[in-house]
Amino acid sequence: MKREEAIGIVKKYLPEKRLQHTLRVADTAALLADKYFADKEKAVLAAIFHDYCKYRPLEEMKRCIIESDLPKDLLEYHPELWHGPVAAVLIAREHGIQDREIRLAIQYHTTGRAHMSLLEMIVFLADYIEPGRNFPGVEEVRAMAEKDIIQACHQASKNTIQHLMRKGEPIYPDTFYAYNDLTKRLNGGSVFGRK
Ligand SMILES: Nc1ncnc2c1ncn2[C@@H]1O[C@H](COP(=O)(O)OP(=O)(O)O)[C@@H](O)[C@H]1O
Repeated sequence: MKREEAIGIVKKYLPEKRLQHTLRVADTAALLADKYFADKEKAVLAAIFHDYCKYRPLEEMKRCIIESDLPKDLLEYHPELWHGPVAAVLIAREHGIQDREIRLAIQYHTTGRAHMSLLEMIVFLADYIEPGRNFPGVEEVRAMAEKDIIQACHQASKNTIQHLMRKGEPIYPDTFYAYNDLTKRLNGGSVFGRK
């Protein structure tokens, strides 16, 4: 599927502000794909669909989680976390997008997870640093994204965990697994710090 066709689809589901965010995520994902030699077409397509289900009725998302292979523990956490996993299922069902890499990048764009692929890291990071974002710490992650995608994703997952802890909110464990895995990758595979 080409960029314009994908935008035409998501347009119907997203308010103008969210569409503009989506287009900035797609542009950021394209830049990161170039920088890190990833498949740019896949990165852009995953970015365009990353918030495809952001405004689906909660009941529909809940049913999708129950009836699909998605992890059921999502239902014990904030519904804000449902739209990525649900989109990974519904883009296949509703638009025939079966590509596993694209679907995983969409599924984990909010939380991250252990052993993220390059494409998954690109969409996770693009959503975090697109130029419209201006929360504390984003500049530091943007600078890291220029040099080292692992370090940038590590910092983003760390920031998200700290942010949620400060607010006293529950944290879906995949973000901890992302943080731990990226810490190991930065330390050359060791759990005990840099060798
Ligand atoms: N592991 C987690 N547990 C709970 N909430 C999380 C987790 N990771 C991210 N969030 C929160 O989920 C919300 C949605 O994030 P995100 O999907 O990145 O936004 P967007 O839909 O704009 O792309 C944010 O408020 C973020 O802090």
